[in-house]
Amino acid sequence: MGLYGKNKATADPNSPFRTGSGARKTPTLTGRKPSSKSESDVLNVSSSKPLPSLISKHRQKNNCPCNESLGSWKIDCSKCGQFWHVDCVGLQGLNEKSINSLTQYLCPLCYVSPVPTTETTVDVCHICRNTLSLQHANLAYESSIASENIGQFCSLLGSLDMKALTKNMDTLSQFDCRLKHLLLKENSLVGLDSEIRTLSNLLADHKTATSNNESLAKCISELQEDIKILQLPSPTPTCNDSSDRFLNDISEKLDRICRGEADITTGLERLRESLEAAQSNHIPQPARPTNAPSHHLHAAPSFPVHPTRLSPSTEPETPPVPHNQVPVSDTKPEFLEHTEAEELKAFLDSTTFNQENGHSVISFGTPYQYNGSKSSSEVPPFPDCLKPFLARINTIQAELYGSLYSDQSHLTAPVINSCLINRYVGPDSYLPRHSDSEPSIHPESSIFTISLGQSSDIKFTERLSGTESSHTCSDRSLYIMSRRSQEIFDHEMEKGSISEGTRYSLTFRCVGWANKNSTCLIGDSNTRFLKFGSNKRGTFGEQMPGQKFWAPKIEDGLL
Ligand SMILES: O=C(O)CCC(=O)C(=O)O
Ligand SMILES: [Fe+2]
Repeated sequence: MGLYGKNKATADPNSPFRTGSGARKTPTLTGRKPSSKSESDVLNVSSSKPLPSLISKHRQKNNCPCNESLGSWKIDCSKCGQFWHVDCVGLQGLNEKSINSLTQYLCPLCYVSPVPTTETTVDVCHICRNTLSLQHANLAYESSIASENIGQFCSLLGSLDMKALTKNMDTLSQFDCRLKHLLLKENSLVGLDSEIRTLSNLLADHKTATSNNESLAKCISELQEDIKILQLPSPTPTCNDSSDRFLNDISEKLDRICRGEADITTGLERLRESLEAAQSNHIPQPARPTNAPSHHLHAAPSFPVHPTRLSPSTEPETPPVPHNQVPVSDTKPEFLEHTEAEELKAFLDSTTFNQENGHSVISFGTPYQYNGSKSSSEVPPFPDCLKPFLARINTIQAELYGSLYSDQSHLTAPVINSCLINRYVGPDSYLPRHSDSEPSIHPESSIFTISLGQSSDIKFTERLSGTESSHTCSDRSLYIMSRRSQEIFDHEMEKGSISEGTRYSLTFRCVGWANKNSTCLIGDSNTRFLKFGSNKRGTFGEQMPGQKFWAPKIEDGLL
């Protein structure tokens, strides 16, 4: 680990700070500290530069994917070696000391989130994902509000990523978030002020479009007043009571703006209607009063708007969030040979199971803790008769993982280490609706279930849309679910699905994962360089963009 002159580490293949592939390595810091505040882009969390491409095959590892030569430090990923500007990955708060004290840094491409997301197939850490998506939403939002005439504005509406926008609108609460970041640094209030000015102009420009703009504009002008005070040369905002008071005060005002968001959206919706009407040569409908409920908002698939923020509870159901997950990612109908199945059945028939809700269970290997589990944490090791299946499943797991990271052969697949067996007897048996979403299951591992005995249907329900589907679990078959799908679908075995006789399901998982590969920055949370939390005004906490997120404990020796 070291500090380098600009690009030296990247240019020198013999750099002592680069280790061979697969070796554990500490992040390298490269680049130069911005020489003056004005030159620095470090604090500009609302930067509207385009997002770095996360998936381009042609990325050069020495260059940040943004392809810009910003005057900020670069840090390389301990896993893939890609260099990133600290600005680009949401690490603006880090200084030279804190970066040098990290033992590991995992970049947005390699970070495995403890909470898988429905939003992206690329693993992007929460901090990075939020930074990037905020920038993305801001870009769309800012370009829309910056446009000079209504026609231009309308045409921009069509190209807006409304999902991102509504998700982050929130855009308005971002101001709050940004403000908190900005408050903690001098010289950065100007950016916020100009954004608020822009928003204010938008509201003024479109005064006729919404009736409630006045109150919004009032909130904003109050805010501007606050900002003016904060911009006074002295004292610099620091961690003291008065800046806290300011913060809370401003937060409240921003909350009020957020509550007025529906009015802005109604205005946007009316503009969209006018545009559509103009495009199809229809005469525009007379304007609806702004405070009328916008029921038809959800009827326009090209303009999805999150209803929970925009409409009363009588509105239609939440539109489903697009995702690429399926409940069952693969099946192997004859995974077990007949003789294997017979032997396994004999073993299970003679094993004592523990009764749980609607079925009974037994576990082997690493204990798997789940809601409703009545088993003790004492779990026997894998019996010999299960080991061949465990080995076969681990082969499949390694193949699946290998295909995901085909260009990174040094990476090792998560190892399946736990098996939970359910016994269902007769039509009264069932398995309550649930998903295997415990954070203890490795997020990049799959979940493998062997079915034995009486065939039955397992039912899946997509949580957001309520869409149901089922999969028939026939004797000797294997079905595979991705860990990520567990964030989207619930599954259950309904009463009556076992018509008669006994069914066993043997579910294999990789459990015990405790923040492995999931911490973006590792090694310094307890040192004096990195501090978390708003009260101490640490280098993390409110100063950092993105959200704070829950993470399991960091254990020594896991990395
Ligand atoms: O019996 C099955 O196929 C499903 C088992 C299951 O979902 C579980 O054990 O979590
Ligand atoms: Fe399950």
